[in-house]
Amino acid sequence: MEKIIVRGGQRLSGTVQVEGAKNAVLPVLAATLLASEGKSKITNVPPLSDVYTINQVLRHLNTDVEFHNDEVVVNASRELFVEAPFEYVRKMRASVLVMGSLLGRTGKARVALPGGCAIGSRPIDQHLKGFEAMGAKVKVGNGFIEAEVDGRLKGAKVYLDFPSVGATENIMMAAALADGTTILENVAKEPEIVDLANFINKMGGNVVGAGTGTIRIEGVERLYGVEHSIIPDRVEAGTFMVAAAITKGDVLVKGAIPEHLSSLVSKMEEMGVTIIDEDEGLRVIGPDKLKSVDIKTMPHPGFPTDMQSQMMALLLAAEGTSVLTETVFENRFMHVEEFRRMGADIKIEGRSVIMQGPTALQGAEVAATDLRAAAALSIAGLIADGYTRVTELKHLDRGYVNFHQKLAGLGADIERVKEVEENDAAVSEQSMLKDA
Ligand SMILES: CC(=O)N[C@H]1[C@@H](OP(=O)(O)OP(=O)(O)OC[C@H]2O[C@@H](n3ccc(=O)[nH]c3=O)[C@H](O)[C@@H]2O)O[C@H](CO)[C@@H](O)[C@@H]1O
Ligand SMILES: C=C(OP(=O)(O)O)C(=O)O
Repeated sequence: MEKIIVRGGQRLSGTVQVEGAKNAVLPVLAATLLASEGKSKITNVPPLSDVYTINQVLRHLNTDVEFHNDEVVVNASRELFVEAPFEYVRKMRASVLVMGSLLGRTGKARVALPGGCAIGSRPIDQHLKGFEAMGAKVKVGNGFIEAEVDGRLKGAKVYLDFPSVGATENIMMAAALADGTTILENVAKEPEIVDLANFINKMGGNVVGAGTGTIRIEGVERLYGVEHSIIPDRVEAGTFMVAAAITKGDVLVKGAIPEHLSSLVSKMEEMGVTIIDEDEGLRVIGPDKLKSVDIKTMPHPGFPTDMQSQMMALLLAAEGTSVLTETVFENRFMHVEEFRRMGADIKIEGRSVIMQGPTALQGAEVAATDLRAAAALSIAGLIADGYTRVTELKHLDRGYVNFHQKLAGLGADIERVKEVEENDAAVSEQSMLKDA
């Protein structure tokens, strides 16, 4: 088992480069299944465990997938198999995103039921509602969801009860090869939706309105492999912005796109953080004193739930009372218990947490409860007194590339060690204490 060990007290400075977005590359790779001719070349791909998992899913579906440097080349021109088994879906819920492409391309998809995860029950009823509206028969049984249509899916009007990111993407992929026009209403507006629509359009598809509340998809008969570069990861960018601010640092987050980060930028500015829009990205300068604010997570362009736990770390350092409300997932406060282990005074009231700051955080052993919590706890460790040890790093590796090296490059006192090396770290800590 590996853990991150971080010693608080260093001010971050310098430049950090943002990778391609996890939440854009996963649907785009799922959409490569739509191409029955030619190869898709996807660039700016981050080497995350989730990317390796989706590549495995694609290979299992009878495609050829090569991943070198930051490029994934997919050849999906052979006849596809249609089943995504539990071994993959269990590792990564986003495996369910192959369902729309498979259904559009072959008329059939069988995907293991994703089940819940640490942040909530996460049903996929809205995805299935879309497939059914397009004529698919959906059956759930024996741990699988099976969707099938006689011939081609038919374009339909679909209204989502909630602007679900995954449902918008899955239905958009299915509709790309459907017969006729699909009008999708109350859809998600995230930048990753726009990236997927751009990819489908390059492949020969006809998607209009991505990034707004209504998307219109004119189905085509065939799509072709093309080259596409993934947008920068706004959540990774936001994570480093928070790390810079909490340490009173001065960091240029290269690749951060201001329009993708407007809610975070506004809230951080309200807290007293200086954010400068530079040619290469966003420069973040932390103030001596952070001000408390209230935040509510919402679908884009609202404040992203994927930044909630990192923001919790920042609010703990702010003066006064802050209220942080989670409206997107019903159970995304598992990290609160871990922050409490670091001395945080946090009350949970329903879907909100109330924090009284500034908290003098203490280093402690804490477990990452999901990928963003892994980052948030490490960030809290940057200002905690003494050593913070963050375990369960399999979550971190789903969403961050070289996380500790990037922070170390900015001046953080941080390392990642295997359990066996922990003793050595403990010995050096002891000798440091003795020397002090
Ligand atoms: C791979 C990926 O892109 N993951 C992101 C995606 O997840 P994901 O696509 O799973 O998130 P959704 O937008 O679908 O889910 C949001 C909410 O809607 C609910 N829901 C969703 C679908 C459905 O059919 N029925 C239903 O009730 C979910 O349980 C959740 O409470 O968007 C989330 C919300 O921005 C982000 O936190 C995730 O990082
Ligand atoms: C919740 C997240 O991702 P996923 O939907 O892949 O679990 C996330 O990226 O924070």
